[in-house]
Amino acid sequence: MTETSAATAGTSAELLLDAVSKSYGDNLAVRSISAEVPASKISVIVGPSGCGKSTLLRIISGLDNPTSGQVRFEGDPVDGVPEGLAMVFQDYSRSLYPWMRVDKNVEFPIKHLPAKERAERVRFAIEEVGLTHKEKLYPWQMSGGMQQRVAIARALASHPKLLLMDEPYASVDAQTRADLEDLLMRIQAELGITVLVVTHDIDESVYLADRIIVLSSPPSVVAEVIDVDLPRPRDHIATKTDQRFVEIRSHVTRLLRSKEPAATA
Ligand SMILES: Nc1ncnc2c1ncn2[C@@H]1O[C@H](COP(=O)(O)OP(=O)(O)OP(=O)(O)O)[C@@H](O)[C@H]1O
Repeated sequence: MTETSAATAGTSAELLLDAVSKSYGDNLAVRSISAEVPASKISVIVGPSGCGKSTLLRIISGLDNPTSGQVRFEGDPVDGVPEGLAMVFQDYSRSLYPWMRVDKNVEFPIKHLPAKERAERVRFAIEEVGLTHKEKLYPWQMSGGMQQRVAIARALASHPKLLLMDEPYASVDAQTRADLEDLLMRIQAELGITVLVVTHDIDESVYLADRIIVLSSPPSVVAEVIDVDLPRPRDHIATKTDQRFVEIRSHVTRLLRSKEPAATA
């Protein structure tokens, strides 16, 4: 494990959070968050409930503005939803259209493209998530895990450079969650996408991440940035019994349980 100090400007980070703060009235939700999300890696934001993880994702995706500070994506300030960004949410039942079959749901965000390219992207994305031959089902005919695969396929169809995922597996059972974690790592390795996942699950953060950004309790700051040096490909049994995994998980757990105020980044 390498502990990295919070972000400094002028690096090759895909995404840069520079002293991002957000207040809702008198409620200071996040306080001066600085961090780098490296290109073509999986980064995970982990933190206790209410520490501002979803708030940060909304700011990163351009759906909300910081009260102060700045987000830069590929060097440019984010002031609206950037080109090349896709999002997957926890609640697949609300992100998929129940009246559309799988292929139409996946195609929806790329409707502006020519028909041939659309068809090719839909086919590829559905194959990537292992749903070939399920194209003509409706979401309500599928399990929760399958629906979340559809949501991931829809994100992939837009050929994102940056994939943001907000608690993507919080609504599925443990086995499905494990399968979807492996699916994400395989896709990321194949396509080289930059992925940023928000979770409150410590095991998941260590298992998935090249980099973990640990947030403190509110008003949140970056408690620590941890570069995870576990080898890839990872495996639920071998990786999770690796002494390094256990060490990093314990370290993150201690950080999240600490009542000490974290140093301002
Ligand atoms: N639109 C909003 N208006 C007012 N306050 C908000 C809004 N969104 C978030 N907050 C407040 O900001 C703080 C952080 O909320 P946020 O949902 O970002 O945390 P979180 O870490 O994602 O929480 P959880 O893990 O429980 O989902 C909370 O105090 C919340 O009440």
